[in-house]
Amino acid sequence: MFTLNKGALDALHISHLTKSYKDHKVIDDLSFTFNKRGITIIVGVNGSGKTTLFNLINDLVDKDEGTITLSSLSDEDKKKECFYIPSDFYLPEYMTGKEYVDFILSRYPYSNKENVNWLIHLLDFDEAYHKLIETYSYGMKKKIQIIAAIASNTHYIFADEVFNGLDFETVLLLEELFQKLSNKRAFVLITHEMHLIQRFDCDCYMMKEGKLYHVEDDPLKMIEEIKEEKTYQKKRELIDEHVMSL
Ligand SMILES: Nc1ncnc2c1ncn2[C@@H]1O[C@H](COP(=O)(O)OP(=O)(O)OP(=O)(O)O)[C@@H](O)[C@H]1O
Repeated sequence: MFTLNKGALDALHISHLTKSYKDHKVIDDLSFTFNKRGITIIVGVNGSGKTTLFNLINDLVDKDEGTITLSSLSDEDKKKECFYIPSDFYLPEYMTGKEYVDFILSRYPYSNKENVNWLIHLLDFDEAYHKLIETYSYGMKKKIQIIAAIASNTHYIFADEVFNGLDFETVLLLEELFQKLSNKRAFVLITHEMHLIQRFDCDCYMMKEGKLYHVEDDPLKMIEEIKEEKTYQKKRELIDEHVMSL
């Protein structure tokens, strides 16, 4: 049943995707192709629709219009090739890390349990792995999801603010791991950290007015672009106007 050769997968393609909450159009006739390999970074102001886009791709919310296709896979089979690490997540606190990873991997037919051991070691998780998730810190909860995501061996990994709450060493190691794995697989990362785009060999897009726009992958240029925007300048004036009275 799961014999599709990953090399034969087409890129994930979005066509005329639209999503509104009441009369607020969050995703507006968006057409986009997520590369089969490499790292794609999505930035954008709060509320611009980045998480909504990930929720739509991963079937967590219903779209109003449009299509999201991965080769000719059915929606069910598409899910087996996409792993989503949301920024807000619920983990079953009554399970140990090991029970959770075993459970998640059982749902991903291409998963590779043998990879779990070295990933645990990489993330200093040997001891914690057998403890209840209710005893985990925020960073440990992130780590267990990353272990599950990588070992699930899906072609696409979508991750929202994945490095938040992780220590420096872990972030550096994971950046290296993601970059190397991206020769074979695709990572799509939402971030608010501009300098992340400098640390990856990546394509960078900004979510704005319901669409994705290619942006400079140079954070300094991006900062300049933001500063040139009229709305930014107006807000700067607001600070100047009121700061003295604080
Ligand atoms: N369930 C919902 N019901 C109503 N409105 C929603 C819902 N989910 C999101 N929205 C609205 O959709 C817009 C986009 O939200 P979304 O969470 O996708 O933004 P975001 O770019 O991920 O923001 P942030 O950077 O703050 O995480 C916002 O205006 C938000 O209020």
